Amino acid sequence: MIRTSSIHSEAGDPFAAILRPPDGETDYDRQLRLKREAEAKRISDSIDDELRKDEKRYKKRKEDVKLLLLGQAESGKSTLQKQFQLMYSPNSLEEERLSWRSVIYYNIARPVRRIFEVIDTYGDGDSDDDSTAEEHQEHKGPPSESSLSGDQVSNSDKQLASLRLRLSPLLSAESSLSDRLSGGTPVSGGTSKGNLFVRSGWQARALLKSKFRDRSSFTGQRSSLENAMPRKSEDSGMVIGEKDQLIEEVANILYACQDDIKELWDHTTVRSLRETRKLRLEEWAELWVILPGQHNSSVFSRVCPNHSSAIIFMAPVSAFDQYLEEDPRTNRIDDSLQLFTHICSNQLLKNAHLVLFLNKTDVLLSKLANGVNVKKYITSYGERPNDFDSVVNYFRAHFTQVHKRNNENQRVLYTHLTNVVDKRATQSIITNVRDSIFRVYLKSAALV
Ligand SMILES: Nc1nc2c(ncn2[C@@H]2O[C@H](COP(=O)(O)OP(=O)(O)OP(=O)(O)O)[C@@H](O)[C@H]2O)c(=O)[nH]1
Repeated sequence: MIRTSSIHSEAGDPFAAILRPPDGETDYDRQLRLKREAEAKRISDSIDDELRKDEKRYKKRKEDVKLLLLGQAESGKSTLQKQFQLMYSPNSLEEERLSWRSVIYYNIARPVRRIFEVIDTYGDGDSDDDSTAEEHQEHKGPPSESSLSGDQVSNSDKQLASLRLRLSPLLSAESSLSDRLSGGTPVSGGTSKGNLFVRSGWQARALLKSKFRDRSSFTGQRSSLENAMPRKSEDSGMVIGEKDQLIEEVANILYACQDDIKELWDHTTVRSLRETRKLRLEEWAELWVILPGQHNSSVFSRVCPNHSSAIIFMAPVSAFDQYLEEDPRTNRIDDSLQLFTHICSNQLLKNAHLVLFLNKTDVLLSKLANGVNVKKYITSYGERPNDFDSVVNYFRAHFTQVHKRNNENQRVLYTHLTNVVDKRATQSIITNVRDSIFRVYLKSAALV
């Protein structure tokens, strides 16, 4: 930028005239001018410094490798992502841990609501109403109130009414938690169990909300605790570790309600419903976290990777005896192969480094050890031996074939047999994958 010291002395320099001290400059004016010039130089130097840093950042960004984890549902993407986090960014897992409190609390509050819903259904005395299929699937008659005397029934009703009242804060909390986890999207039950389906990014959202201090607690009011805190504008960040008001309130409610929850669980009516298997709480407590569109080719048409991208495609080889929930005629291995075909042939991804994880090999091993026969599900497997090596080689050959048929760029396919639950083995594979990616880029850089 501007170099004041040398310019003064250079004859013919257009800046020299501008920067020359004015005629008759007093000592005081000279001091001011020198101060201004020093300040201008300081600013100029700091701009130069920023530009140099920007250049470095830009270069580094160009060297970064973007990694895409792709594969059908339940193939192990999230598990592998956790292994990456454990290896390269363990702090991010610690931050994420906080967000799991919402999930755990939701999984406690949700079944309480469901118990009351089922009680209401049977309380109507109409077993053929239009309540959920699951509740009626195994219904063999009304619960035991029918066998109780009138007094007992009214006592039981009173107890339940009182419990409902005492547990009402927890029921409100459940709605707030559900709101938070679904990002305000109404809960759309994928099944009659009423599971909450959460879009990807819920953890970030949960963290963000807690960071920006959730003003809308489930009571709908600012708590005294919150009122006592100085308000911050929405764009001011919050330090992690600052208390999440909603979560703290739910924790208090759960603590206060613990005996009522136990009482509800042990109540004659609820026990009877449990015994007749109408209340399968272990299923209701499940909260599912999904990546939207994971089974949709748009998931990869949205990404526009540059030359420095790598794809890890996860194919669960243990899934040979499973079928898609949304299409029970499609074998999951077959589905995985179709997805892999799309990825190999996708023009946007054609320059990405390609790595295939034949995952869940431990599950495959145990299925084979338990005598599950591959040819029963994959007829083309024929009379090949039903052992691990033969099965894995058979599946690997199919994936390799798909890759060969869709490989106009002559890229290499790196294949690994994985069990991504196994931390040590997976981390060694990750290192291996990282090295192979860098080898390829170094090679292509040398060629360029
Ligand atoms: N035994 C075993 N379990 C695995 C392996 N990989 C994943 N799992 C389990 O399989 C289930 C699904 O794994 P996720 O990592 O959630 O799969 P995902 O691909 O992210 O699933 P979606 O979110 O549905 O797309 C989890 O219960 C994992 O613990 C593996 O190699 N071996």
